[in-house]
Amino acid sequence: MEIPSRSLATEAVHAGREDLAALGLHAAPLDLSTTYPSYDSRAEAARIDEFAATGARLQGPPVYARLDNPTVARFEQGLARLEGTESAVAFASGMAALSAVLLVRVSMGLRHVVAVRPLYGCSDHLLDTGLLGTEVTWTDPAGVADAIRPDTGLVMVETPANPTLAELNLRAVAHSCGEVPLLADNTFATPVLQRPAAEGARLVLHSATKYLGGHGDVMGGVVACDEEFARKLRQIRFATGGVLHPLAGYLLLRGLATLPVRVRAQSATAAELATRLAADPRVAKVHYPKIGGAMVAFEVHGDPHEVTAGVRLITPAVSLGSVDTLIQHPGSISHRIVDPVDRFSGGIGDKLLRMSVGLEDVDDLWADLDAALAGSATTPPDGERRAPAPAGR
Ligand code: MET
Repeated sequence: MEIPSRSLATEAVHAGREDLAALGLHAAPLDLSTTYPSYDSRAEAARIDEFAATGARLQGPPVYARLDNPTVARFEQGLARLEGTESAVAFASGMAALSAVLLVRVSMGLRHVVAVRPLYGCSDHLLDTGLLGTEVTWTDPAGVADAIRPDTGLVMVETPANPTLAELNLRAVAHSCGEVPLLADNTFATPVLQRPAAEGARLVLHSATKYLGGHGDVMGGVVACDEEFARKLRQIRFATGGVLHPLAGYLLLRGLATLPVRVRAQSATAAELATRLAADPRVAKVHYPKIGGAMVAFEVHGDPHEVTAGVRLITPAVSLGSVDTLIQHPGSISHRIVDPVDRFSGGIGDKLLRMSVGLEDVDDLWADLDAALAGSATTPPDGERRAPAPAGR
């Protein structure tokens, strides 16, 4: 179906749902079938041959749910529209999505990856251990071009980065990549604040568990990209089985509709909390991205573990992007699996806390943070106050 160019807010509500009215439906249908009837085995053989050869979505019903699912496909179409890409391929989690990208490149004999720290802890771990047969070179954004080798299959960045909110210039990094695909993890910014494909990233990764779902009740991952790469991802997804459950696809499609209003409202509260934290003598440093967003990181003078133990309205829990506010200590949870030396050199110190700001009232959130900070026995070394530092690399 030819779709005219529409604003992000309109796409969020309508993309992936264009055919519903013609079907006589309002809400998207949820197809939980694992298999599909066919009385024509010869036709099925031809369709399977074609999928195996090309990775193009099957015409007609799926053969089996590991090849394709119509509800998941609606979410994929919606996300692709929001990210401004031809296609998107969804997976059981963000890590399954990243794994599929790496496997595509390894299967082409391109096993070297260039990556910029910090990344989400498990992304770092997957690359650093080479569990999938990859080899990583860690560098800074300025070193990307020099780190690329003939067998480099991927450059990976995350901006704003988990958990320090460090930002980089995607357009400049994409330029340094030349012909090598750039993968940008856009989980924190979402397409509401940043569209990496427009800056030159060939692959846009999301942990859909976070802002795309938005309610802390669905796990998924997705890669938005051109159709050529999407075909390879579908082949890997079929071969390795990391599919997104259709109910998760349904919930993620529903989540997309409110993504722009949630992200903008949560970002406004996060910016205000960042300002209040920066003016607080118990707080040593605040990290808040220039691009905005609903994530705030801050370092305390006192014991960060007392802050997570002391919150009552805010939930002390890993993950992010939900309608309620969460706080966690990256050194203990989200980035625990990263080698301590690499963790510290990536700016993830023991005093750092990461907060995902929800839709609660800003004064109620501040009252809870204020009480938790009071319990963390904090004393500024010199009483010096600073504005929130733009998160830099
Ligand atoms: C298993 S820990 C991390 C979950 C999530 N990716 C986060 O950064 O919070």
